[in-house]
Amino acid sequence: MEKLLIKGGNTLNGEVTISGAKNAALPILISSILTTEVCHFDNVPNLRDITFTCQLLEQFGTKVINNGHEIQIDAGSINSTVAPYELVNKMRASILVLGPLLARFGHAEVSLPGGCAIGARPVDLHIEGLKKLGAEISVEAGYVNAKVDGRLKGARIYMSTISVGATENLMMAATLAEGTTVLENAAREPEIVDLAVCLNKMGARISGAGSNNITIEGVEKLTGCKHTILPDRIETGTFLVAAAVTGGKVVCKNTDYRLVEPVIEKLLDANALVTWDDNSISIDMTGRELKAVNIKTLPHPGFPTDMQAQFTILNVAANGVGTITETIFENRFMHVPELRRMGANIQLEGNTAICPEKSSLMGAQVVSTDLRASASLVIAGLIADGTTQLDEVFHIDRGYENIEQKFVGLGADITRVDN
Ligand SMILES: CC(=O)N[C@H]1[C@@H](OP(=O)(O)OP(=O)(O)OC[C@H]2O[C@@H](n3ccc(=O)[nH]c3=O)[C@H](O)[C@@H]2O)O[C@H](CO)[C@@H](O)[C@@H]1O
Ligand SMILES: C=C(OP(=O)(O)O)C(=O)O
Repeated sequence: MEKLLIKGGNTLNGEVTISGAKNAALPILISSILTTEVCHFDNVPNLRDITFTCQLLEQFGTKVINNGHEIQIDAGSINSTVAPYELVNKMRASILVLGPLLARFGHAEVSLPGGCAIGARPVDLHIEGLKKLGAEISVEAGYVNAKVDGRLKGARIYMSTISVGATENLMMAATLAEGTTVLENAAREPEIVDLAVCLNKMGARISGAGSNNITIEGVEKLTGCKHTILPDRIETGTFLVAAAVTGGKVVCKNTDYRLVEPVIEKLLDANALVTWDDNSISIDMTGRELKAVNIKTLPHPGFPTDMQAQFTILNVAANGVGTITETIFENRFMHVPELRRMGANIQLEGNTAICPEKSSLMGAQVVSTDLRASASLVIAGLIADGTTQLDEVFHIDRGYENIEQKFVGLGADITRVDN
């Protein structure tokens, strides 16, 4: 089992290049199912979740050429529309194949993804939305079985909860439906906009992505495309927070401040000096006192839940009282018990984590429970006295490319060991 050994005490300084966004790359790679023509994607992050996605696509009979950051997908030869438990189980986003398979082939059998450390994460909105588009769906033996005679039919779909995944699944399915679909109360995340831009390059007719109402005029077929994945706003935010808590000075390159405005706002509240230009963001914490902040997670353009764990450690390291309220997932404080084992004073009251004062941390053996919890534990290790051992590091590799190498490039002392 691989582990990270993090020796605390180094201030982060220098430049780090941000990779493409995991949460854009996953649906965009999957969108290639919608066409028989070849799709070329670049700025794809090199992550475990991307490897899983390629394996899932290959399982359908798709030809995938993976050159690291450039991936070419030819879904012209798909011969199966079954997504088995063994693959779906490894990555929840696999449910996103349901809409595209159904739209192109008229049938799909996709294992239910199940819950994960951060919450139950049902897929009812995906299923109900596809039913509105005319699909017959049953759930049996842990599988979603979906079929439609002929093409899906455009419909008005109101989603009672704002869901990134349901918006993406339904948007992809509706591209090949007969007639017009309107997604109401849609999620507005930048990754949804990137997916819509990519689908439109393939010949889809989508407008309104980035707003609460997305309109999709169905077309008979889609074509191949070339698309560059947008920068990862969560990786960007993670490095900005790490720089802030170590009192460092870091430039994040190949990113876009417009993607991280809610995060920058909170870093400014924390007394960081943050500046930006068109494709980089700089943070300078030299000689400045870190101040605790109050945060409530919300769907975009609110503060992202995927940055909540990183700001928890910021509050642990900051002066003053800070509160963080998680409203998206019911169990997203798995990092708190581990941070407490390092000496963090964090009180949990319902869905709010309160840091009443600045805590001094000591290195400890801690375990990753999910992707962003792991990121917060790495940041904690950077400021702890002594060495922190982070176990079950595969969680972090799901969503951060070369995490330790990027931190080492900024002056951190992190090594990966395998025993
Ligand atoms: C691969 C990817 O892009 N993952 C992101 C995506 O996950 P994901 O797409 O799974 O998250 P959703 O936006 O769907 O989830 C938001 C809330 O809606 C609930 N829900 C969702 C679907 C459904 O059918 N029924 C239902 O009740 C979920 O349990 C959750 O409480 O958005 C989350 C919220 O920004 C992020 O944390 C994840 O990083
Ligand atoms: C929760 C996350 O991802 P996923 O939806 O893939 O589990 C995340 O990226 O923080």
